[in-house]
Amino acid sequence: MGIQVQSLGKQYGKTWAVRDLSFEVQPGKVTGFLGPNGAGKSTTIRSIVGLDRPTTGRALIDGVRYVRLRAPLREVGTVLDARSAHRSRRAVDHLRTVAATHGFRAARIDEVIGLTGLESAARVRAGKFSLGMGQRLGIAVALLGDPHTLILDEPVNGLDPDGVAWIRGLLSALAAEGRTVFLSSHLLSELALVADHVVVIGRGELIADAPIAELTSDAGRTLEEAYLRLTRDAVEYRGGQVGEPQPGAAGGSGA
Ligand SMILES: Nc1ncnc2c1ncn2[C@@H]1O[C@H](COP(=O)(O)OP(=O)(O)OP(=O)(O)O)[C@@H](O)[C@H]1O
Repeated sequence: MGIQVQSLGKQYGKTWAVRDLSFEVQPGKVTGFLGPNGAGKSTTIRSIVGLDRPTTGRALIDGVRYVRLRAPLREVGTVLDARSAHRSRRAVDHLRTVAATHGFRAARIDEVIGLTGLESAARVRAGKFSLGMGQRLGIAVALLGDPHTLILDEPVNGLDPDGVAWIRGLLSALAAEGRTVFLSSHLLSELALVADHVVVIGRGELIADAPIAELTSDAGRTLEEAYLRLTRDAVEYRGGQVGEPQPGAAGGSGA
């Protein structure tokens, strides 16, 4: 079923961070979520995982609101902040704590350490981790509950080339198992290597929802070139300031 974002709107004061946004994230694929700074990506992701209450519309995961999920970590793995582990805690102890508090089997800890290549860093305190190692630990936590859906905010950020190759293999394998994999990124060349499909938003509205191959097929354009053209066209078309309230503006379509 995947993720369904349906006419989602979120207003902060007079500003619509996201406005009438609709799209679906399909299971079995890696979907990238793109947009300029302030486009509304974090607001959308927070709404999907129940951290923000939408002003209008709704976001569903496999047909259910996140807050209604009975065992959220078994259904949805999220990495919203790669530095969320307690700095003085060793990686393996962080994983043990999460596993114990959520009733995950202890053997799963070694499995996720293996999946994320953290074997040699498992006994290192999280405060000594590089950003890339923090990403791996965040993903290890997200995978503990063996969830059907993964939502990752900027997971490629901080990864070295080996790390990018690793995450590409991991996310493709998870998608090939039929899981839904949704990740935001500003790193377009890395995202082009990792994702099959992209959703692009600007000013809180949908700009594109298409396979990467479709966006880049035109005269061998790179994802970066396609993205710049899409976001520039959207700005020229709509005019106005980012985040400016435009209650009558056309909503996202074409999901
Ligand atoms: N808690 C909040 N209170 C007020 N305004 C907010 C809040 N959160 C986000 N906004 C505003 O909503 C808009 C969208 O922000 P959001 O963080 O969702 O964008 P983003 O696409 O994730 O940006 P970035 O790429 O910079 O992380 C911005 O104009 C932002 O200033």
